[in-house]
Amino acid sequence: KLLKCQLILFQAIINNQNQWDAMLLTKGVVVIDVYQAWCGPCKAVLNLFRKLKNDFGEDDVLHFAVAEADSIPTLEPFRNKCEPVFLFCVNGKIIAIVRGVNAPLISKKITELVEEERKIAAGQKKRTEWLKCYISWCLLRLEEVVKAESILNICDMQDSVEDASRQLAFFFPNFDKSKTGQKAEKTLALIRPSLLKERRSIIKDDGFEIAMQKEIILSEEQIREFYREHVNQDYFPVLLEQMTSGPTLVLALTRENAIAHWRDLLGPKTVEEAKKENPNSLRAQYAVENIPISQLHGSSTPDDAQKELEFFFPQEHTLALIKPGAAKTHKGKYDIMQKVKDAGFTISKIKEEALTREMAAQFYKDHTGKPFFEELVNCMTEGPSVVMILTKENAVEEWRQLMGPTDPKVAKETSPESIRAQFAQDILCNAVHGSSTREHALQSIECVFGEIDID
Ligand SMILES: Nc1ncnc2c1ncn2[C@@H]1O[C@H](COP(=O)(O)OP(=O)(O)OP(=O)(O)O)[C@@H](O)[C@H]1O
Repeated sequence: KLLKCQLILFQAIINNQNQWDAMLLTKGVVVIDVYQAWCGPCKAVLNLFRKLKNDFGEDDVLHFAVAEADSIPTLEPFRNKCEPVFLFCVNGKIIAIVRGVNAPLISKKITELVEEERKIAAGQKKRTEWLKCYISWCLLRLEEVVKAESILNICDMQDSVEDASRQLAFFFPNFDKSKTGQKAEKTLALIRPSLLKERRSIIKDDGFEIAMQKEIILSEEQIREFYREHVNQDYFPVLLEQMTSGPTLVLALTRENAIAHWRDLLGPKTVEEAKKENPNSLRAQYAVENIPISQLHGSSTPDDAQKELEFFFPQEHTLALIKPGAAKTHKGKYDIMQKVKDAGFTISKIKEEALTREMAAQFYKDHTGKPFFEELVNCMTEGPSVVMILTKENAVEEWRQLMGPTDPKVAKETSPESIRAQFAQDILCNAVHGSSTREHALQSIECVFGEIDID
């Protein structure tokens, strides 16, 4: 409540797009703390802001606001982020961004902007911010952080869009690609049993990365399901016999334009056509003698790729929790969430909540009666936890791997990159929790989030 009062006195509260648009009409500099509902505005900068407001308050050039990213469409790029973001708006244009509670940088930026505004007001300087705006928005769209400051400094010296574009191309080589929509794409590739027996390494160094792979023996039922559009074709019995004759290697391949590129490499559909029309194609090169069916598959369209990838690598949800000890500091919390993101998980739901003793006991019901049970429940209820639903293929298992072994001493030895190796205090307060099975995950998700439709 106290914090809320301070905010009302001191920082304008922006909760929707209309309020955001109204804020843009403010003259002078507005420093906006962009926050997400689950974590609330940043308290760590309040004293700094108050001091700066005192220092620069007299000509009404400096203003502060807090804006909730979740409810303002313009701030969409900042949702699901795990660190505070401060935007700097001058005369209705966002011209700079600082990510993280970097007090010296925030202070420097505010001082510079206020001084610049004063010089402009006194006729000592011309306004050059249109170019900064252009670059800043490019940065926001790219969600880039690191070089924002250097670019914004450099752009003071630029005087044309060409200069700015050159700088952008230098710092962000992918910028143009992202504009033309050429981002990484995934396709599904199958290497069928007869070829797999002979040769496993046919994925050449052709710019593909293997995002996921598994070797499985498909059942007749799975093959009928996967190839349901082919079951009435005369070649289907041979295909079925082939596909059930041993393990198949299933790959999710990524690169730009992966679908078309993989299909180009494969060549014509049948072995006969491939040998005749494109003898260098993979299907021609890796044809297996006396087997009319080609040994390689690739998805045909983006829709097919999505369905096929989903078939072999279904998305799974797990419940992950940053325990109170690790959720105590912004840094601990954000560093762990950064690792979650870097590992490719989607955070489908997130909230900060203190578990009740009943919830903690339910989570750990298998440990009831163990000597550490009481202490465990105490540790889990000593403050707010960050509770997340994580979504990824094989999420339950992969989150457990990312957490690492229960005891951080073991984790440091065997999985030094794991979260517990890096963030756990001891075996009891070991930073994170994760469901142990899919079934457990569903129960825990329901216990914390109620009956929800995650997708
Ligand atoms: N010997 C122990 N001494 C103290 N605490 C323990 C001990 N063993 C387990 N714990 C605590 O109980 C929790 C649950 O234990 P479990 O064996 O299920 O570990 P886990 O599956 O690696 O962790 P979690 O279930 O929290 O994801 C551990 O995370 C840890 O906090």
